[in-house]
Amino acid sequence: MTVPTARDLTVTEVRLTPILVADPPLLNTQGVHQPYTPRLIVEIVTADGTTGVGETYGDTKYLELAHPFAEQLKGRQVTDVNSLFVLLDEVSVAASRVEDAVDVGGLRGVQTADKLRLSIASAFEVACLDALGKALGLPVHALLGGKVRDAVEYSAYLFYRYAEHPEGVAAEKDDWGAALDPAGVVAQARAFEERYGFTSFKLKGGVFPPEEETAAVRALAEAFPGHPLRLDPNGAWSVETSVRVAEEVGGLLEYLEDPTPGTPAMAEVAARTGVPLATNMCVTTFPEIKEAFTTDAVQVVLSDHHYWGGLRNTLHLAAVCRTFGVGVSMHSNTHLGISLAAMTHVAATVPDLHHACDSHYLWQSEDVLTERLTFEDGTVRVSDAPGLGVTLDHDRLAALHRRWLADDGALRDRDDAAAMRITDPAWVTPPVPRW
Ligand SMILES: O=C([O-])C(=O)C[C@H](O)[C@@H](O)C(=O)[O-]
Ligand SMILES: [Mg+2]
Repeated sequence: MTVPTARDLTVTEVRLTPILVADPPLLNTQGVHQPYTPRLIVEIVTADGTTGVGETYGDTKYLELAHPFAEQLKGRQVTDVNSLFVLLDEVSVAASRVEDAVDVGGLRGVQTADKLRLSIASAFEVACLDALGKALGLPVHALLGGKVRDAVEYSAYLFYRYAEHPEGVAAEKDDWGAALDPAGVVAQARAFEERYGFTSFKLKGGVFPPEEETAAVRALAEAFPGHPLRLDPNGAWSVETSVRVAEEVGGLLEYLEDPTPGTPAMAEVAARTGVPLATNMCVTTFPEIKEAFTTDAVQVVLSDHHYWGGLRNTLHLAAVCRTFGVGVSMHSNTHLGISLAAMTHVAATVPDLHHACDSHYLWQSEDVLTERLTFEDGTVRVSDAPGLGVTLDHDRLAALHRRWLADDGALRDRDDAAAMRITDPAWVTPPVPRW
């Protein structure tokens, strides 16, 4: 009889690969997406040759932390996921990285040293769970307690956008066309429905004056009667504007996302309207929860495993939300298939997930996987393969890394305002609230 030998899951190698991935000219309140955006791919290898992958933000401030952290990981077990967070405290963050109160790059609320660290830890956590799942022959969702659904619903992420990046700027092209008015937004939503079967729609707002964006919401409601709709101006409106918008189109919305900046202002809007408010800006860390929940400022928290510190922290957040009767769903920035797989695994395990999750994935024409993840009826199937169920394509990874190496630094830190200045040299990030 063969006695199974224990596998050696000591981390022996950690590879960090910064890449630049193509991004279309999507508009938000700060400007426009650059043609290429940075991401960091994390690979771990264990003594017995098991591998695991993770993905997170790739801007310089994240790379600075990822390198010392990767060194500390070597020699530890992939099962030691809790110790990641202890190790993390030992990685110092330069004060210059957090002196701005708000993370202007990502529209993701406050920027604290802890949040930066958590955004790194999350990629390592996902890589450890991927490796552990592969070693045990179990999917990541099983390591999180098991899936409660076989497919996770996402909403189509509609953006105002230009057809192309400015002439003369190196960029990849796509076939989505421009969307700069209600008809363009509806055409984009129709394409999302026809290509991928989406039934719920989120419009990224804060780009045009509120009247234009409420006109787009009305056009969507007419084109897709009864379908869940959301509008997210990333805090671009004052309390008065938010209340007015809520009165005008609130009845058409599943929720209004971050209409106004800061928890007290959100609480005021919530108190004066019956429209549920969602956030990925005023509740982005555990310390922010108390004020927001005790003042009824938000009714739905949009989690994001990247900056909340991983998949298990996402479950902890979901438990806190459940305790306070606050809904939970998922926020997204530009990301690739590793993160979509991670998001899908964790979303599959949250029993009370009552809103479709956000994902930018379909705006990314490039990936680092051998096979892209697919959407059917607006959902992603939950993989039962070991680990995340994805395979890294090392040639693609190397090609996207070469693009990062070739960049002179202009694109290595996401800057939507800088991208806007190419066509509008006077552009500065508008103050919030803007309207
Ligand atoms: O508030 C949100 O949903 C986001 O922050 C999502 C993204 O940052 C999005 O606005 C973007 O990338 O332009
Ligand atoms: Mg948002």
